[in-house]
Amino acid sequence: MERDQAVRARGVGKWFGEVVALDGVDLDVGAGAVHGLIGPNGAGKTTLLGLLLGLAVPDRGELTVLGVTVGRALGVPDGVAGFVDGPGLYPSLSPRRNLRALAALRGLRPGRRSAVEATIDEVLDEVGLAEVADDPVRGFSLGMRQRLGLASALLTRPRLLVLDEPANGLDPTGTRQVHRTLTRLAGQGTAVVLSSHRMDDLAALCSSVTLLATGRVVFTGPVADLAAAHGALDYRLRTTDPDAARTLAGAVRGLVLVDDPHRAPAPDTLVVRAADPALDALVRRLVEAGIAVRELAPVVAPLEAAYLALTGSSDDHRGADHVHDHQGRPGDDHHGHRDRSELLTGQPA
Ligand SMILES: Nc1ncnc2c1ncn2[C@@H]1O[C@H](COP(=O)(O)OP(=O)(O)OP(=O)(O)O)[C@@H](O)[C@H]1O
Repeated sequence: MERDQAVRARGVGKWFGEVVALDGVDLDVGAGAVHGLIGPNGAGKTTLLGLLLGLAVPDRGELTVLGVTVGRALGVPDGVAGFVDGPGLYPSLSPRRNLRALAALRGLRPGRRSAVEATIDEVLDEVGLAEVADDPVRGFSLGMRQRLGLASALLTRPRLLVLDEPANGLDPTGTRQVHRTLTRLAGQGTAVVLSSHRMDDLAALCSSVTLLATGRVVFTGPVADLAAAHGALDYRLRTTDPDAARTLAGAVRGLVLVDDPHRAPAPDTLVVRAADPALDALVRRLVEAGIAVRELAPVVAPLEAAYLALTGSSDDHRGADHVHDHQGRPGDDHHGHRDRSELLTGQPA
């Protein structure tokens, strides 16, 4: 394992009775990376995060966290902090007293009281809760609890931060604040592994992602590679002359006009299905014909389109290798998944 690698998983399996939650998962996260876990409900994201936090141990495979191989004993590895299934908080206590209790549990208190108090002030300020530091947590919104959960995780200045859906319940201001915090930490060398169902969040925050489906890795790599994994997308095209645009579009090789009234919300808008080269050709022709382009935008964002295609949840499954909707079992071969993973990452996932 390289010195600056925070997580290395090879062939990790985890099952609960008959249910296979993780099946042969490989994962690499470097220091300073923000790595997103995505996948449909039940894909195994929380289970994997739980293994990183030492809440459970793998039934199969190898897992190394911050250079230490995870054995059979439970327990948060040194330098790791975070939460799954929402942060654990004492509702009757204020954020400040929650953090004091946590600091005491983590052995931060003796002889260093003022330093601990300063750190508590710092992390509360970091997540934007300084003004409500002494109010009871009971009255807090979901987003405020999430932010307090992040503050708790920051208390020990972790080298690996593990967060299960940290953006859950956050308003746009809270989301930006959390993004800023995580980006700053990553800049200082902290590795962050988080799960999210929000593609916009992932695109804005993560350097790399792993897409899980029924416990298996369907894609792993840079976010841009996932977004590019889906060649032809549907684009909304709004011009000053839709009839002429339609005629020109019909003559471009590699471009398909999609006549779906549900996808063309206005009379001046066409929907075309194409990859970049055909789109470039269309725009050139429009400009040469004196037609102005008012909008050219994907109907579904590229990252979301790739996700839908790879998990087999796209409406039309265009370009997708369908991911079988069944629980994997150790020993199943799942050739469909493997082939797709090899295609996308250049190596078996
Ligand atoms: N403690 C448990 N006991 C039994 N089954 C479990 C347990 N924890 C997880 N599972 C099962 O393991 C699978 C993976 O669950 P997991 O919570 O990791 O998925 P997830 O990707 O986090 O889903 P979501 O997006 O809904 O949070 C599911 O089939 C789930 O029902």
